Amino acid sequence: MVTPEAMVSLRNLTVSYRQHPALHHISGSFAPGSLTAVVGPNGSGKSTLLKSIVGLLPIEGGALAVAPPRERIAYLPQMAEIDRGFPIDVRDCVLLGCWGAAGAWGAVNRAMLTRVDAALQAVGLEGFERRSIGSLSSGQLQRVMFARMLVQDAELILLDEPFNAVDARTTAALLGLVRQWHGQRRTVIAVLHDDAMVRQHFPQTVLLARELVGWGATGEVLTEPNLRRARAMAEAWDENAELCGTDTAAAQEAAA
Ligand SMILES: Nc1ncnc2c1ncn2[C@@H]1O[C@H](COP(=O)(O)OP(=O)(O)OP(=O)(O)O)[C@@H](O)[C@H]1O
Repeated sequence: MVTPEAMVSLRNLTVSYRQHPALHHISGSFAPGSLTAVVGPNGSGKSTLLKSIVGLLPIEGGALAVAPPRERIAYLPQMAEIDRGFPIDVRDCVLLGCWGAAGAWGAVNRAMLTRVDAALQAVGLEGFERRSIGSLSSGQLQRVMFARMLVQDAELILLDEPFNAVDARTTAALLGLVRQWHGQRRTVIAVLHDDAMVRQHFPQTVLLARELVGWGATGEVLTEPNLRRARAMAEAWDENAELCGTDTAAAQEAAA
């Protein structure tokens, strides 16, 4: 399956933590230039999906194909996972977005610094260059992370709950950047909890409850019956469920 024209393709994807599946038999694809929300109840595998795409988790079964190389993928983890104690200032943090262009030992050039300044201006953080990231509010830190993605110039952008703990004004500003990326034909996948925002701004939706409940046009996926079904599936899920027979057989076959 893994269709050549897809930015990301999943075929029967299963991902587990210590043999307990967090994503179970998911199939579908993200088209280049698509703007997709990933929604579902708590614990339904949304973050696991993004981490799998970015290569942070091994896959248990099925196939996952990601078209761009790692340096063309921008990944924004949940804010709680960002180490705010790391001793780095705003400018250097944004400059890290250039690592794909500079390489591990590459020198920082003037063009990169100009891009960093332009990105900080775009997110409304001029004057914050020398502030340590630990001294920022949640909304300011999220603006820094978006500035970093602006300089990264990624083809595929993965955002995990990007508007959590962010006020309405900052959310509107950052949503503007998401729309800009979409206009530039970048592929954006965002984990979100706000159904109204998804309906208004995200044309495509993936609805998860560890298994796939729906994937397609937002108006067709975010229906009341689908949302009820996702809630019921999440409530009925056994946290300690083992892999199903098909997965176990496939894993044994792969190991043989
Ligand atoms: N590192 C881990 N070790 C063990 N289990 C994990 C780990 N990370 C996630 N899980 C489990 O995998 C399941 C899916 O988690 P995931 O974080 O992907 O859900 P989510 O839909 O993003 O949830 P939320 O909306 O609460 O952020 C949950 O049952 C969770 O407890």
